[in-house]
Amino acid sequence: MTTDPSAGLDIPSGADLPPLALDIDGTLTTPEHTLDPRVFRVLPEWPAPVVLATGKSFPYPIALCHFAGIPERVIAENGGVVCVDERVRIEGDAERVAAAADAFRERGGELGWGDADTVNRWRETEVAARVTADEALLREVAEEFDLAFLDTGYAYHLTDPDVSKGNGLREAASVLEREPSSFVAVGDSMNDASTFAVAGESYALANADEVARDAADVVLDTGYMDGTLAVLADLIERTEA
Ligand SMILES: O=C(O)COP(=O)(O)O
Ligand SMILES: [Mg+2]
Repeated sequence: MTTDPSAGLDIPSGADLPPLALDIDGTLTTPEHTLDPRVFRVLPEWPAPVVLATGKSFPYPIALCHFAGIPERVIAENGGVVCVDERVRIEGDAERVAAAADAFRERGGELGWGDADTVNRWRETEVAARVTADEALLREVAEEFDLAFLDTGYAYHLTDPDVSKGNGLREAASVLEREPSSFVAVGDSMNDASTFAVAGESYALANADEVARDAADVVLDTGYMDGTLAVLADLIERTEA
């Protein structure tokens, strides 16, 4: 597999390839948490819809689509926001999440992102805390307000339990007029388990946590974007066979 960011996937013309549901952090990134530059070559080349499914807030995956030159097809905030081809759906009890975040702060908790807090500033449905934040207090508040507590390895999230990336994928698939089971999903964390349950084929990267590993059809022995590219290369090879 190439590490050259300008190298393409070599997709045969007319190849019948599946739509993709791709996580961002740990999946399209390097171990240093930066975007792998091969993303900019590979995502626009893929001949079927690519849905980016992330725990990050809405502007992040939209910006990635914009700068990669692909249609805006995103699941943000772990499913709280779904935006596909001009259709936006906001899900979840944002007021309950905000009340939980207030309670966390009143009890001395700090989300840990500094004054500008660009991690939560544009969030519409959930709240995220830095992994250095008081985990026990976050869990306590999550339980009290009947919220899910997610630890992605990149952040902690307090999320409405009715919201998930998997439910977001169902919505995205319906807008795209595809079966959710026609998607191939790649991810690395517990917030991808619901996507894996909805997609027809699912891959956990070598850097994935236990929950993602248990939920995936296949656990890869390569990590990060190398692993994601290995999945794409295998899908291409299978259409050729
Ligand atoms: O926001 C996070 O905690 C992780 O983001 P991801 O879902 O793109 O991996
Ligand atoms: Mg991830």
